[in-house]
Formats: sequence, structure tokens, C-alpha cells
Amino acid sequence: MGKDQPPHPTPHAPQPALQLRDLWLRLGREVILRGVNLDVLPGEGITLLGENGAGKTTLLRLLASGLRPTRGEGRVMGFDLRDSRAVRDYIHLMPVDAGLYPDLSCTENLEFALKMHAQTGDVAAALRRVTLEAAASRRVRFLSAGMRKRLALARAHLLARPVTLIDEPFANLDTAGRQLVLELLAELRTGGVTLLIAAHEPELARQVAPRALRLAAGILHEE
Ligand SMILES: Nc1ncnc2c1ncn2[C@@H]1O[C@H](COP(=O)(O)OP(=O)(O)OP(=O)(O)O)[C@@H](O)[C@H]1O
Repeated sequence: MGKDQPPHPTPHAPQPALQLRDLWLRLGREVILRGVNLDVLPGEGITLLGENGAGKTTLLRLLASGLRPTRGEGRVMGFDLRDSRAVRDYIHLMPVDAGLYPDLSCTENLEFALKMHAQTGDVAAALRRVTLEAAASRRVRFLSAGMRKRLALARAHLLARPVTLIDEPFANLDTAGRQLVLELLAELRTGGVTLLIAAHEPELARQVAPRALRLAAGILHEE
């Protein structure tokens, strides 16, 4: 291991799943995060609340190593946030727009996600679980917004990365779809996944991610 690399976590030294220390983030002229501190234990479920524009999506992107902090420190499963390669081995971010490949079919999207993480899984069963079996070979660009959300959830559930970040899981879903989200996310937690959900529906999100945090004016508070 090179001397500039962060130490590998070992079974004898358990790491917090997520840790932020005095983390600041500026995007353009705007300061979005102002000294955020966070400690999340492995397997914990966190609901992230905040008004439109509060910075929830930005914080999720930063944790997924898609944005670099302006100042401060952050670790995911013991790895420095700036070490995006290592962080991405542990994390999955389901973005608000589902983040799917529009010209691939539902099946191909799930197969591709498994391949990217060198994982195997039952794609047909995953599609059945979110009632998309009839659309398995349909290209994502021809799916409704709710169907895309279901497909993205199937992907997050299939991958079950140790840290799973989900941006607005309940948006665009009907009542049955929202119930399905709760079931799939609860199963992830039961399997030991650390879950962070950004949502505008605290009463729903807290059923599977009971610890609530609120982002306001760039600062993260316990609810
Ligand atoms: N690439 C960017 N460059 C500059 N500013 C950005 C960029 N991305 C987001 N922002 C700004 O960051 C702030 C936080 O946006 P963000 O999307 O994180 O909020 P949010 O809490 O997820 O909101 P919502 O509930 O509406 O989804 C907003 O003021 C937004 O304009």
C-alpha cells in the first residue's frame, strides 16, 4: 500500500459507515454546506429532511464521491471521500431522476449494474418484485416516471451496497409503489445495509430510517 493511501479498515477496527467533520461545500458562488458533522453507524437508517434547495441532493452526491468537499474531512466505510474509487466500491446512490440508461431495457439496466459491481443476482426475480416483468425488454426511455422509480429501486435492492443513498424514493409513486419502497428498503436494512434517504415524507421515510436529520442553512441538525 502506498504511503499516501488511507489505511484499509480491518475486522478488528470497526469503522463508522459515514463520518463527516466540519465539512464545507461551495458550488459556484453559493456555499451549500457550512461545517457539517455526521456520524452514522453501520446498519443505521437515516432520514435526511430539508426544504427545497436545502442541499440534500448535494450532500448525497458528496457522500457518493460525486462532488469534492471544499474544506473538511469525510469518510465512507473508513475511506477518504476524495478517494472516489474506494468509496464507490461501497456505495450506491439512487438519484432522484433514477439514473438509468434510457436506451437499455429494464433487464439490461439491471444486468449492467450487476456487471459494474462484479456481482451476480436474479434479474428476472428483481423485476417481478417491482411488478415490471411485463416491461422487462422495454427500453427505459419508454417507461413512465413511476416505472423508472420502481426499476431504480429494484437495482438498489439487487446491488444491496453496504451504504445505500436514496434521493426521494417516494416521488412519482402510487400507494402500492410507496408500500413497495418501504418493503424493499426495510429488507436492505435487515440485511445490514446502512441507509440514508432524502425525502419530503418524514412519516414514511422514518418507518425504515428512524433517525432523522435536517439540513437548514447549510448546517445538519438532529431532528
Ligand atoms: N452544480 C451546481 N452548481 C451550483 N449550484 C448548485 C449546483 N447543484 C445544486 N446547486 C444549488 O445547491 C443548492 C442545493 O440544491 P440541492 O439539489 O442539493 O437541494 P435539495 O435539498 O436536494 O432540494 P430539493 O428538495 O428541491 O430536491 C440549491 O441552491 C441549488 O441551486
